[in-house]
Amino acid sequence: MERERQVKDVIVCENLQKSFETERGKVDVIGNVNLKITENELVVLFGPGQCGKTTLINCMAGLETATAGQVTVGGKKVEGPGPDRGVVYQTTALFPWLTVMGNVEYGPKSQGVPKKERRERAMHYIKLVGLEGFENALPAKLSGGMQQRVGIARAYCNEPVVMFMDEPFGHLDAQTRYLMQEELVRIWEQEKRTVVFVTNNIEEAVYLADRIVVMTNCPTTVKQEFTIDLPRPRNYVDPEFLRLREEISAVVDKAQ
Ligand SMILES: Nc1ncnc2c1ncn2[C@@H]1O[C@H](COP(=O)(O)OP(=O)(O)OP(=O)(O)O)[C@@H](O)[C@H]1O
Repeated sequence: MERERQVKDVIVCENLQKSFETERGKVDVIGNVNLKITENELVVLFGPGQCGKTTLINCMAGLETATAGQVTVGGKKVEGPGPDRGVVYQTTALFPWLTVMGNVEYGPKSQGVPKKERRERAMHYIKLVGLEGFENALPAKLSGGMQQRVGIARAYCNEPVVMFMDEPFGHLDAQTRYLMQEELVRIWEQEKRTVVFVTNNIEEAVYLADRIVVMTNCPTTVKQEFTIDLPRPRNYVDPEFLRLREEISAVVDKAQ
């Protein structure tokens, strides 16, 4: 039976295309993407460097406008950024003059959520990401991993329908990166959200994903999809983990 599931498609890309006009002419970055992402799914977009992954999530987030086709989130056509879509970047653009609390509560504060309610909500997410006790710290006092935790709490605090994560652990040292992968899975399992995560790191992709979407080179399109059924927490040296890693890497190498 086709798609007999209780799940619903939260993000739907239909014949999505994106080109940029540059001084050297038109650059086609997204070829023709058709993709459905279901509620509470953790999808990893994986593909060659510069293939267009960031451009794709920017189109889904409403930070770029599609040249053709469309994206819907929660059934509504994406026509610009909105609080239903949170983004966590590689370098978390925290406000340096605001404390951890100030950064996390920023979204609800700008939407006029009363102080008591937004403080409680922010505190909940600060605890969720493991930063209890650091509410009054300024970002400069925090390590890179802790700053990314603030970025995740800030995105959660807007209570978005979907969260886009664009290589959020790309700048971290290897040990902190492993720790943050574990932490992201713990956070997401505790409070499920629909997550679209971009990475160039195959190990990170297999560790995190419910489904890996392998993209082709630019202009990018979907090359192949892999459902990752391994139980969590995953083990980087489990034979099945290593087999999937090999299999998917081989597809990316031929992802033209
Ligand atoms: N505003 C823009 N104007 C012109 N070209 C752009 C623009 N934004 C992105 N591009 C081009 O689109 C291509 C894909 O870029 P994008 O950052 O989306 O890829 P990526 O897969 O996320 O890259 P990386 O692997 O480095 O993270 C690049 O060649 C880039 O130069």
